[in-house]
Amino acid sequence: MPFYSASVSDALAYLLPALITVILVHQLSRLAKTKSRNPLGLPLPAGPKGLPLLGNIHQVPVKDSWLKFTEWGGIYGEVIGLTLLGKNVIVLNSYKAADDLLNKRGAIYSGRSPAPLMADYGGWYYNMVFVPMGDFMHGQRRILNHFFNASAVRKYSEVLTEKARSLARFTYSKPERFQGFNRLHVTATVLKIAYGFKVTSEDDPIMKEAEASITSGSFLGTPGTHPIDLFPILGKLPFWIWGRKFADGVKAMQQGAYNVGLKPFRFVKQQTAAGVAPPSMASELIESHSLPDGTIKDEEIIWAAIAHLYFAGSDTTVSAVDTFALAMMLHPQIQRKAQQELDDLLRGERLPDLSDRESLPYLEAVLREILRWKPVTPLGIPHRLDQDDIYNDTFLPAGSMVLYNAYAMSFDPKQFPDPFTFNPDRFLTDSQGSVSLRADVLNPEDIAFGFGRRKCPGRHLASEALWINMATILTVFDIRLIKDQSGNDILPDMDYHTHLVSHPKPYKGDFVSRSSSALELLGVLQIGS
Ligand code: HEM
Repeated sequence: MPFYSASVSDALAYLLPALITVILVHQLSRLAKTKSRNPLGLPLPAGPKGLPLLGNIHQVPVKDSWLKFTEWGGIYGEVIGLTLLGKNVIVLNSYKAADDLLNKRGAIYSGRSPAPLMADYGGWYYNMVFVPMGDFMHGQRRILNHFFNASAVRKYSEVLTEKARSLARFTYSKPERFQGFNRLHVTATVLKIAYGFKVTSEDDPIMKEAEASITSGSFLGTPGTHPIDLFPILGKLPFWIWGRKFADGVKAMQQGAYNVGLKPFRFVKQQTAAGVAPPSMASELIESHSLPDGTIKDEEIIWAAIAHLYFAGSDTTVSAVDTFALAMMLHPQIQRKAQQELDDLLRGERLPDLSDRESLPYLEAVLREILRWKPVTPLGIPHRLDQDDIYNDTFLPAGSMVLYNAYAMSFDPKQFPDPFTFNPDRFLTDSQGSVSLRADVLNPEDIAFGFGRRKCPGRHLASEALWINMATILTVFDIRLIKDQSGNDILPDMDYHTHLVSHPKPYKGDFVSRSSSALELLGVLQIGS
């Protein structure tokens, strides 16, 4: 439970009658408007029957709601209609429905639902999770696409490879700390690309501050469900009416939004003015957008776009690399097959680099299976429908929140037979001994990175980062389960915890070096030692 619950209940004693009246009026006027916009009287998409006023809110579990949506998908179909406290919510349970609506009708399905508490009052208005269609969104996406499109990401190959090797070196020194080292290295990578920062330790104040910032809003529970989100005018009241902790939480959220947004950008601006800024996305944009009067053109769009590298790019990539480590320790035969493919190519003479990617179809299939098997964002990021629409003879009202159930799509047995089995071979075909990727099987990257005009602009960078980490770790180590004192395998807890991004609980693996030549290449063992 979010910690504001107790104080909320006090405040609600006063506010409840007013809230109920406002919900009622809101629902009646919504019903009247919807009727006039839907002259054919088409039904809304089918869904479970809810309660008056509350709608389905009591039926949607706080934990792992995608499982319930998947179950409802089996009853009501691939598109489900719900209402949550008067708000229309559409859940897309199949890839086909998401492709038809979010991709093919992207012009009207690419909004974001407002979340006034976090975005307006909490200072996170620049986060693309909340930015609606318009100039601010397009400006940020233009910058991110310029830096991270499929060919532009090649210029980051060196830093990605260097960081993957550093992760392997850290892991060699303390294998039991792989999970923490993974987070350190992914964060170090994105902060270097974004601002040119050098982060080398988990205790680095930048790491601590960035982590505190990213979790600063988690005390709110599900974004968009606080009474202030439903009735933004309530945010004008002093925050202490929701309790002291809540008021402090909002302050921390505002500080967090500044710490990972404007603050690092201002630092690089000073460095650039002093002529000491290391190369980075920030310094490049500051130089190219500086105007003769000393200001920076589109400054807010620029610092907002850069900030996404950390808070959209690190937690997500960390999750995928963790899933890779867990999948390998649980599936040693698959691990061996991927290592064999790498060994055949590298012959113990060198470590992998990103130019090897196309030559290793089995490893590519493992990467796809990792993104499918443990979706990083099981419900993606909600889209918003900006205009009324009709789909499969149902009426989809403008303003609906559109959730796509990436979990249901990833475990759809029609797309991926035997979906609960970790099986990279599902993506491969073998023709006379030559293995290649099947074109007729959906690539899970087309689910994992979202849809349409909001599709993840960092997907090429993320995919390259995941791949080079996988290839390097597999070349250097066997990843094994750790054992208890009696020699039995200790199985990791595979029940992930999810806020927006899904993560495994703390786990440990045994990373055993495979050969002295790999260690020599890594630089942790001197030749002859
Ligand atoms: C494995 C790693 C990653 C995964 C699984 C992932 C996944 C996603 C998903 C599902 C969305 C929502 C798409 C939608 O609304 O349809 C998204 C949006 C976004 N991602 Fe990623 N992402 C990853 C890494 C990155 C990286 C490295 C960056 C850095 C550039 C990044 C930047 C963004 C941004 C800025 C958005 C918001 C786009 C918008 O609203 O228009 N992501 N990502």
